[in-house]
Amino acid sequence: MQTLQTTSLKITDNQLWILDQQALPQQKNWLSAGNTDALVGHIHALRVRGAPLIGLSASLLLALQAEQGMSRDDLQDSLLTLRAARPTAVNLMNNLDRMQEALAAEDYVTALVREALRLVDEDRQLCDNIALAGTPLITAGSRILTHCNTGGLATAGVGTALGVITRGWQQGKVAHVWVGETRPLLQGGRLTAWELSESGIPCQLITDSMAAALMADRQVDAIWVGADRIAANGDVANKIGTYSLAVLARYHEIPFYVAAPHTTLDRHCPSGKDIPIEQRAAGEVTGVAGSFGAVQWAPENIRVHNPAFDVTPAALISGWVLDTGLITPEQVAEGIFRPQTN
Ligand SMILES: CSC[C@H]1O[C@H](OP(=O)(O)O)[C@H](O)[C@@H]1O
Repeated sequence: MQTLQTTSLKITDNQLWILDQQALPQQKNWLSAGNTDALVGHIHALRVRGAPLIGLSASLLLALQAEQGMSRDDLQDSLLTLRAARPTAVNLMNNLDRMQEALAAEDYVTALVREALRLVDEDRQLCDNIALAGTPLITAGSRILTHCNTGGLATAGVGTALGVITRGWQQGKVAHVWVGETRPLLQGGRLTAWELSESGIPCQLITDSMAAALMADRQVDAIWVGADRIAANGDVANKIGTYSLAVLARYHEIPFYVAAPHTTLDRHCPSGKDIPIEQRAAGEVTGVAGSFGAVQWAPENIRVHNPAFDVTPAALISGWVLDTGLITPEQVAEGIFRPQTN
């Protein structure tokens, strides 16, 4: 397969490499994702993370495995194993549905490689189109709060919500970005803070608990977040903490936008109640672990609740900014996200 490079994925010498997002920003370690179990391990540990990127990494590995002579049956097993790596972000399932179709082709090797590369190119273009749709919604001088990480690290392109913010800054419309650190895995404090700093975009890091006071002090003009799955009624699953920001935004009358590619839509998921929410290990909450080692602050054997995502009801969302354009609450209420009846 041709060499390929995104911010956090690359293919060289027919090998898939991933940028370890758990080690960033202190260390920029490229790790091999040479087989199904290795990639599943990287995805589950969030060394590979971000709804679009998870789907792209799985698709690229399958294509490489096909090129390297893996049998159709073993490719099918690999696809099913990859599909179960994380349950919430629907991009993984949607991408692998496309790869499943390619696997059915007579020349499935060519079909898998072609589809995996198409998905990467498509995601790059979707990110650009999301930014095109989103930047007109940014008023000049905006101070924008964002949560988790939705930049180039999480996609094949400029990002989703952070792509809108980045392009809005390039257009001179973003005055400041408030970066929610995003406990427990700190995607905001580590990854978004790094991406914005690298871009020279003015920002300040805050703890998640500081967001309410900033809004009360009228320091936030808009909130932009990503999505892991958008249900047919417009409910959105996103990183834990998103729902509380949406409630605060409504109370403080601050616009709350969700930015995502259409590949994050799940038209067959009736509502947020039907979205599977990934439950994660206690150790992520009782302490912290990274390339520096590990520290635990909570008592031994304390019981922990650690859902990786929450659901924001459509009623709290000002707009869904997709690659196809801005979708309004009225359009969602009319069923624009429901299954298309031809
Ligand atoms: C464009 S990434 C979308 C989404 O994925 C992140 O979750 P995770 O870091 O667990 O992969 C976060 O919810 C982002 O908003």
